[in-house]
Amino acid sequence: MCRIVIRDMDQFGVCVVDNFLGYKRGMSVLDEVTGMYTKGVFKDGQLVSNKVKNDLKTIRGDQITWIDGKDDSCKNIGMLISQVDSIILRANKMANNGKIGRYNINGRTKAMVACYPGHGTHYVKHVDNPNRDGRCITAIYYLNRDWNIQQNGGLLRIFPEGWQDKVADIEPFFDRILFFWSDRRNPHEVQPAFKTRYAITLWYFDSSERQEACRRHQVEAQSTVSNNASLTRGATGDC
Ligand SMILES: Cc1cc(NC(=O)CCC(=O)O)nc(C)c1Br
Ligand SMILES: [Fe+3]
Repeated sequence: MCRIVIRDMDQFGVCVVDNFLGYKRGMSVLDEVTGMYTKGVFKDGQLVSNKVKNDLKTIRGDQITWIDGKDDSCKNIGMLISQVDSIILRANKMANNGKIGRYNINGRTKAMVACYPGHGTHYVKHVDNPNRDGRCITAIYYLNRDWNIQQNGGLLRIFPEGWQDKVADIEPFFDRILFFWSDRRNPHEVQPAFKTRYAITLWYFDSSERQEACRRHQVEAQSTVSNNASLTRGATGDC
């Protein structure tokens, strides 16, 4: 499995793996997430950037919550996280001299559980890590059973740099996991979704880029009030 991830990330910068956990374990994660949603744990998605038109609502319709997967109420999300960790860390060791791409991965954010309520909510085209905040790989696990793109929308479209005008269209199918480089190589958008759409995202840190970002962050924090609108809470991890 992690050979596939290394090969696809080296070749395309994007990798899709289906049947990642298998039906039973996939369903245990979905049940945990839908349980959280009905309990109203999710809050309105935060802004990704602050250059918005006067109507802030149009920027993103997803609702999110951050989970570390350690407590008992989300032990299945915790199981998913440890599965992804082991793939990434094995790939990190196995790739050429212990690096996947040019990265040495030594940490990650918490898991961000996102839900698009499905009233035509979308996510504007963006880059996850445009300014070297340390995040190098985005991993997204999808939980949507019987998803039909024509009726339900919610396609993730990636515009990989260097693919000319070709795009990567990813359907958010149940038990599918997607990896892609988090930086400017992979601008992406979520097209309007017309059915509740769940995804769990993890961002993995490259040790040196992260260290550099934290150093810069401390300098900034000393000189000005640090404007963390551009860095989503939880994605920053702890510097
Ligand atoms: C909070 C946050 C969410 C996302 N999500 C997606 O790009 C959607 C992926 C999908 O659900 O297919 N991206 C960023 C840069 C931030 Br920050
Ligand atoms: Fe994104």
